[in-house]
Amino acid sequence: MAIQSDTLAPLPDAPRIVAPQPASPNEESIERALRPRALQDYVGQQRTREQLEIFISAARSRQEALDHVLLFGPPGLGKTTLAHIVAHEMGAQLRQTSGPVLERAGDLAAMLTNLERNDVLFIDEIHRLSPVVEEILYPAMEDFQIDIMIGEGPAARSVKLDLQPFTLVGATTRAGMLTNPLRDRFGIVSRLEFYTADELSSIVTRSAGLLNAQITADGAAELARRARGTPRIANRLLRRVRDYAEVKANGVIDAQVAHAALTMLDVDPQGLDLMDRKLLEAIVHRFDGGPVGIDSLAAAVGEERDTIEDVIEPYLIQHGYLQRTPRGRIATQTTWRHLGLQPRGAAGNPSLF
Ligand SMILES: Nc1ncnc2c1ncn2[C@@H]1O[C@H](COP(=O)(O)OP(=O)(O)OP(=O)(O)O)[C@@H](O)[C@H]1O
Ligand SMILES: [Mg+2]
Repeated sequence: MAIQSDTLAPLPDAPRIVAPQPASPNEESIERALRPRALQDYVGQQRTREQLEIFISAARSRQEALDHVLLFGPPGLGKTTLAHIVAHEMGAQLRQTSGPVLERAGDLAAMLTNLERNDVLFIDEIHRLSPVVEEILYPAMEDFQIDIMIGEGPAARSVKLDLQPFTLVGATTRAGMLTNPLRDRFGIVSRLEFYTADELSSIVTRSAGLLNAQITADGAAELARRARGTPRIANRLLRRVRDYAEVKANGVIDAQVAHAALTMLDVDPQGLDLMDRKLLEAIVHRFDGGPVGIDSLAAAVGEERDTIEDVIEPYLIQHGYLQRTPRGRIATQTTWRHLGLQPRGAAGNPSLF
């Protein structure tokens, strides 16, 4: 497969190679192929894995449905993957839907009444359920029952229906947006964490095996370092670097090939891309390191304010490149150094470092 030369200069609206969201439906189907199916192949997230191992094996030996599971954490860390694994480990079927898709109470009622004993119902983006749909979920989760209205007007009456025992697995990137009554009904609540470079290395190595790509340990480590703690990004970088290795090298991804390919893709050794650097450079060069208000910054780099706040900033803040203060954004000393500059204080004084 050839590398397109236009990857050298990304189009303004080209999806970012380090975006944590899936880039396209095509990528989603590749992801499905790379998903581990068993809990023991799920790398990292040790606490979550240990908990699930115990609860799943207990539920299985009692032949009961597993308690409801809430998974939260940033995009691309493996929530959907884990939902599938739960069903697989329980030897149950997985039924999948999502908050925004369930528009009417009847949509959810239909899914619930079709569940078989101990099935897993996976609701993605569960923070986006409408209140009427959520109401149906409460008794369903608690007592495996739903109340549905039959008929209209004065003749309408409410009927209770029994459901098969089931496990609800809910996933959300925004745990804070869940209502308390909903959150309280989950017996198992797990927060997924960003992955370490070592964990990402083993994910990349495993994926390379599945994709029939040859990768050295150094090559995997190089990719892992730049993947922003996120398996989805690691797998995406792997696919692009594999193309490069096939065309420009002998097909083997070693550290050098990985480095050359990622440099071509403008992903630097810390995993920052052009957009990240543009933002950091604007703060340093145009606002003397800050503080600068988000709106001025948005105007300076020509991005929507929301894009900056939701997509670009979180990783930069988390990794100490940027501080968000009431007076505005400030570039940290890490940023100055990253851009090859002598760190300076926000006021423009030469620092002691
Ligand atoms: N622990 C893991 N071990 C191996 N591969 C993983 C792991 N977690 C995630 N992946 C891989 O990363 C990709 C993205 O994972 P997944 O779709 O489960 O993320 P998500 O948390 O559901 O993201 P979103 O919030 O966008 O729905 C999948 O292809 C999966 O193979
Ligand atoms: Mg998902």
